[in-house]
Amino acid sequence: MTTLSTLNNFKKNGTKFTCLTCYDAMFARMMDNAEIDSILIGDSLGMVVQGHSSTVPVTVADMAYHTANVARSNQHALIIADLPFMSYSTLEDAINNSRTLMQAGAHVVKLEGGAALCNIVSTLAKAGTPSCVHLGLTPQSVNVFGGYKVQGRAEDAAALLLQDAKAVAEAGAALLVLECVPAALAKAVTEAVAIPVIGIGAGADTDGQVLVMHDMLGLRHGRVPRFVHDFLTDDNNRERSIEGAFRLYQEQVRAGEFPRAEHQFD
Ligand SMILES: Nc1nc(=O)c2c([nH]1)NC[C@@H]1CN(c3ccc(C(=O)N[C@@H](CCC(=O)O)C(=O)O)cc3)CN21
Ligand SMILES: CC(C)C(=O)C(=O)O
Ligand SMILES: [Mg+2]
Repeated sequence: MTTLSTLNNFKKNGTKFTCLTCYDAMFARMMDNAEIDSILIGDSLGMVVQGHSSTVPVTVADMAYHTANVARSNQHALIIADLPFMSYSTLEDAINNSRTLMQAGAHVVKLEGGAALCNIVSTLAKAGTPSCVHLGLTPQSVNVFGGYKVQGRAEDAAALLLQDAKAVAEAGAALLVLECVPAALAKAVTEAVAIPVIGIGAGADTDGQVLVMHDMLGLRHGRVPRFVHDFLTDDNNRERSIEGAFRLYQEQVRAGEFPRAEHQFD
């Protein structure tokens, strides 16, 4: 079984680890067989499962339902569940909604934001709930950003992100997710904090990698982000099994073969 201490050891030893989003039992079982290190019940389910155009409509009840479905069918992975949009705006909401997700089967809850989360992060840690703080492109703030764009490119924005990372780690965050930030910034953050850092569109130097499951199976309509790779279909256009795609992802991340330069932002 993968625990937070497993991931901490991975970081210490330089062993790269995997995370995939997962929303249901059948895929959770296949990820178990493929020994995917960690699973994220992402609020991206609002887009890939529910058909919304952002993650904003997702509720705590939705997240708890999918977390329970996944947790029942996977023994190997560390299970991380997203706290959805505005479900942790007050300390009281953060506590109550984290309880719901932890009792649904999560091992860690994930929140989007920076240093402003420090009080919530430390309160949860004291209450027995480890947290993962998501920095960079935080999709719940799409209406603030005005789109899904690379973050932390300007010098001041990069410095602020590094400060946020250090502050939440200091407050007791167990993990970080860095989404769509320049690879050099992700490397600096990963070296600056003792906790494991999971990247998506953040280059090869983070401790772990995460992708939305549907994306890495080539299931995406419209524009495909730069960081996505289809692990189901090979160069000769032949498809492997879904479990085979999960295994290939696990192998390539462990071996440092994914992500490549073409998947990262400068
Ligand atoms: N299927 C899916 N995959 C995801 O990775 C994902 C979701 N849904 N939903 C929630 C968020 C939204 N995400 C996104 C969506 C689009 C881009 C995108 O188009 N990125 C551009 C960068 C544009 C720029 O240069 O600023 C790219 O080229 O990759 C990135 C992340 C990541 N998350
Ligand atoms: C893209 C990942 C990191 C996420 O937060 C999600 O799938 O909701
Ligand atoms: Mg999310």
